[in-house]
Amino acid sequence: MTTAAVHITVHDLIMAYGSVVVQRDLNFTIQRGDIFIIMGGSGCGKSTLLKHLIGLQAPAQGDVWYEDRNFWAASPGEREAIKRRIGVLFQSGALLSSMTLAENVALPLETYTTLSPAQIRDIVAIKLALVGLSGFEGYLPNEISGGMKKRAGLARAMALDPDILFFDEPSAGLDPISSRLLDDLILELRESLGATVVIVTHELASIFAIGTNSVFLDADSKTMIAQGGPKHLLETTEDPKVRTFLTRGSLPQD
Ligand SMILES: Nc1ncnc2c1ncn2[C@@H]1O[C@H](COP(=O)(O)OP(=O)(O)OP(=O)(O)O)[C@@H](O)[C@H]1O
Repeated sequence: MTTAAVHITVHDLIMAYGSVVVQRDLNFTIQRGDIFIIMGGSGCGKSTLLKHLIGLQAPAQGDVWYEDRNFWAASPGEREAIKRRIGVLFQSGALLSSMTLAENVALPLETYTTLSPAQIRDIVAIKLALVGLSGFEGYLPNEISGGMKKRAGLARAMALDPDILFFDEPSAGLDPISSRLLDDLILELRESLGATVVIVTHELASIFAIGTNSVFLDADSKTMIAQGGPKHLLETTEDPKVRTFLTRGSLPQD
């Protein structure tokens, strides 16, 4: 069902809350190394799709494959193993406010590994350095800026060396410069770690700057109405909704 380069396959997925269907007939693949954008208007089901991909919500119908493993049909043990390879950065950064940045990043390592405190300290230092926060180990979340919080959240999401990183609205609450810096960091990490990245966002600047592939969810028809590289979509789409979405605000420079 999958080839070597395919990381995630979504097959005939129907998502619902009780009897209310949010999206149906979702079919797409995410390649290893993609920066894959989930886009669409407000309330179309982007966050719900993210929850299906990271194992927080089960499909009403259909499948999510991680390479050749069917996530929702797998045993609890297999599912746990897949989840261990997933890093998630939620919108808020979700740092624990009473813990220092080092303690926040150490938490998944303490919870899921048997590493010694010294080993954990070393890994925490490496992860914070990767996101440009060396020297901030002892700071509390409320002592740093919004952009730094996102980066600290990213360091924590990377603590267990995931091979896929999910971001829910990473630019939310950031000024344009911090948002741009976060995009650069995502690109750098993709290069250096070889990770796959999946991002829910409607920030056009980010979509065009870093997206290599995408899916567009439509709230009215309750299904996907476009997929492909964002720049390619902008040049080729004949769907008025997709075009309106992609040309809203500033156009890409190239
Ligand atoms: N826990 C829930 N129970 C019932 N309905 C829900 C629940 N969460 C979301 N919904 C509904 O499902 C639909 C999709 O919501 P979702 O949050 O996935 O959309 P979204 O595209 O991420 O929206 P936004 O861009 O506004 O964040 C919406 O109509 C929402 O009201």
